[in-house]
Parts: sequence; C-alpha cells; structure tokens
Amino acid sequence: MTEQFLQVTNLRITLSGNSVIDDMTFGIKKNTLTTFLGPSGSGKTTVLRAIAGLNQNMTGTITLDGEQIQTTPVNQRHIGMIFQSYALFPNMSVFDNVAYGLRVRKESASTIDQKVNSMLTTVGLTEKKDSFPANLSGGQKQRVAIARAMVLEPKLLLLDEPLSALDAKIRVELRSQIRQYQQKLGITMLFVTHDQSEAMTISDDIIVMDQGKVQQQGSPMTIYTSPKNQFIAKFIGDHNVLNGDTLSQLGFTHIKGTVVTPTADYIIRPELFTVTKVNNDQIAIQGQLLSLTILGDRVRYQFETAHHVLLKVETLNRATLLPLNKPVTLYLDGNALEKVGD
Ligand SMILES: Nc1ncnc2c1ncn2[C@@H]1O[C@H](COP(=O)(O)OP(=O)(O)OP(=O)(O)O)[C@@H](O)[C@H]1O
Repeated sequence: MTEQFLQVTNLRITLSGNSVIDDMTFGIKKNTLTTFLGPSGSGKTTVLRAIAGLNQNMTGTITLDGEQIQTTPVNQRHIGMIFQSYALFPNMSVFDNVAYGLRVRKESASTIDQKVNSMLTTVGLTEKKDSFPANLSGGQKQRVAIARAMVLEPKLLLLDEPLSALDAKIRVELRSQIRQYQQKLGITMLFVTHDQSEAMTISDDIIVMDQGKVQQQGSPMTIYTSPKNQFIAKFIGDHNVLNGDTLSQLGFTHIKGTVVTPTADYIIRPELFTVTKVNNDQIAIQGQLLSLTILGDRVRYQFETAHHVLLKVETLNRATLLPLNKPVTLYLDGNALEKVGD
C-alpha cells in the first residue's frame, strides 16, 4: 500500500452513549482533494472534528505526514478548518482577519504583509482588504475564511460544508475556485458535503459514508460507474436499480456476455435510454411516460414499461418534449448496465 498522507485507522467514536463512528479506516494522499459524501447524520462532521482534535471521545489512530496525532493538542496539529458559518472576526478588516494567525505566530510585519497580500490576490479580494465582514457578500466572506486558513500553510485543510449557506450560482463558482486554490497551492483538502454533484465536480477521491461507516472510496468515475452497493447506487446519480429477474422480463437475458443472475441487482443510469435505436445491441422497451421534470439542460421522465416497471429516464432538453401518457418505445443497450458490487 502506498503511504497515505492522512491515515485514519480503526476510528470509533461514541457520543452520549451512542456509537456514531464504527471502526472507520481510510487514507488520503498528499496534495489531493477528497470529499466525504453522505446523507445528513452519517457522521461526516464527527470524523472531521476528530481529525482536527475537537473530539476527544475517540479510539483508533490518526497519522498525518508520518506522525501520530490523535493525542496532539488542536493548535499543534497543523490542520486548518473552514465552516459553513465563515466564523470571521467582525471587528477586523479583511486584511486583519487573514493576518490574524500569522500575528499569533509572531511572524514579522514584512512577512505578514507579503503573505497576506499574496493570499488576497489568490482569492481575488485585494480591493476589499480594508472592508469589514459586514460589508461583504456571503461568497466574499467565505473566501476570506479560506484565505485566513490557507495563509497558515496547514498540512491539511478541513472544509465542513463550506458552501451550504451560499446561493446556487455562487456555490458553483466558489467550488471550482476552491479546487483551483487547492491545485495551485498544493494543499491537501478534506471536504464534507452531502451534495453529490459538488463531490463529483471537485474531488480526486470520494469517500461515501453512511451510518458511521465508509461505504466506498474511489475516484468520482469509479463511484459513479461501479457503486459497490445499492445505497451508493441510489445515492449517487439517482440510478435505477433492478434485480435480474425484472431485467429478464424486459428482455435482457445477458449482460456483457454473462447470463443475468436473477437475484443480483443491476444499475441502469437514467441517461442510458435513447429515443431512437442507435446500435444493434439495444433492446426496445415498450411503455409510456407518466410525468416529466425539467432539470435545466436535461429532462427527467418517469417511464412505465408494459410490464409496469417504473424507470427514471433522462434526455437532453431539446426544443420538443416527449409526449406523456402515449405508447412510446425507448431503447437500452444491456452492455451498459452494471451489476451492483462488481
Ligand atoms: N454530541 C452528540 N451527542 C450524541 N449524538 C451526537 C452528537 N453529535 C452528533 N451526534 C449524532 O452523530 C451522528 C453523526 O452526526 P454528524 O453531525 O457527524 O453527521 P453529518 O454526516 O455531519 O450530518 P450533517 O450533514 O447533518 O451535518 C448523528 O446521528 C448525530 O445525531
């Protein structure tokens, strides 16, 4: 196994008598951005707080850059943390907020000046350096919080749902900016989110969590195309999951040259259906479209097959929509399906 920059091993956390994290083991590599993705209550914040040193009710080991840190005091771990709520000092200017940690470290005035100005340039806030937090937008406040953490050059930067308080457009902009800072400055980041598109867009690696356990760790592509279990398949990308028996009824007897297992689950991604036949391996499925939702550039339909199987189907949003409640034929290539757990 290659050496991991952060290695968490056999982490167990009990809070108020409840086992919240149950034997979690994972590692992340240096200079990468890893996201913890999972539903509310899955334990993401609890693990982050343990890594930061804010959660003492833990057992297991945490190794960062070759050193065990599970008993190291918070302020000696070289870990930065960013919260949804910005946590800026309201009575300090942008410059002073970013300079704060360097002053605590008693760096020289010229070093502070140079580092803070350089960081404000990176996050595009040079013109706001004399402003106070109350006069900044939510996105600008969060960029100050990020600059304040990054200027200390932490070994690891933990970000706990940093974009949740922002509106959709700013969220999308700021997530790609965070990714750019991470790559430009070579920072190792661990980022918590419950938004799968956020995780897919910015991560080198995703750790999917549920009920205090790691369900799967892998690249966005691996998690999306080869989910290890039904929970991940449904949580990521909102796939259809059908058992082999139902697939056979639809006419799929073989998947990738192998006989369909009646009891196994298979994933059908909503965007795999086509309205016209585009290759000879596709099988026609008769049915009707029951409802539609416009998602912007795509349209999501609810499709009921002639055998009364309900399927999610997605197409690009073209000028004309497909008709509802009329017989329709959709096409699907069985070779594009994935068996859950393979
Ligand atoms: N102080 C506490 N005492 C008891 N249980 C707690 C405490 N703090 C959190 N929990 C429980 O631990 C579990 C994990 O909580 P945690 O906040 O880590 O989840 P999360 O994945 O970060 O959720 P969210 O996305 O909602 O922030 C939840 O079931 C929560 O109720």
